[in-house]
Amino acid sequence: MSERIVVVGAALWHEGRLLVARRSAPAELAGLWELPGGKVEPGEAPDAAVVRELREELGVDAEAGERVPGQWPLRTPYVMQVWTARLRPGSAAPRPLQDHDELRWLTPDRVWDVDWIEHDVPAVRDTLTHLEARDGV
Ligand SMILES: Nc1nc2c([nH]c(=O)n2[C@H]2C[C@H](O)[C@@H](COP(=O)(O)OP(=O)(O)OP(=O)(O)O)O2)c(=O)[nH]1
Repeated sequence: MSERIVVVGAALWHEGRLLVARRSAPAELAGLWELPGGKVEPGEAPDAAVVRELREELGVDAEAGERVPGQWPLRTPYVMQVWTARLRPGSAAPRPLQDHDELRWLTPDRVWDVDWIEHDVPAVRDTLTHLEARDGV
């Protein structure tokens, strides 16, 4: 049986906007948009992976909130789980340090203006529904 590898995606939410990131690699995903994040390392808690990936990829000091219910298959063997996240007071602004070449803060009504990785669409849709229920956005 093949092993599933959990990829955490961060729904980094700030003042009514979601941080979305454009991948710069690999070639088949370059130019497509995603939630920042990455693979959970062996023995690592998923919410700790969210904080680590946000620090490595965007240079921010973030904290993970709750997990968005559900999980979504990506390319085999990956499966994505999404966690809400927010910037801690005093954090630097996000910069595309690794894996990305552009970042945008989008209001929910603009989220579908960018070209998402196809596998992300259901995850992002459910994440917005979750944030809407939580915060009334
Ligand atoms: N981070 C992230 N990865 C996604 C998303 N959608 C999607 O299909 N993926 C895929 C791309 C990659 O094949 C895999 C995650 O890889 P990654 O390159 O972000 O992970 P990582 O930071 O741990 O990478 P590395 O250490 O192996 O370089 O999941 C998404 O929304 N966010």
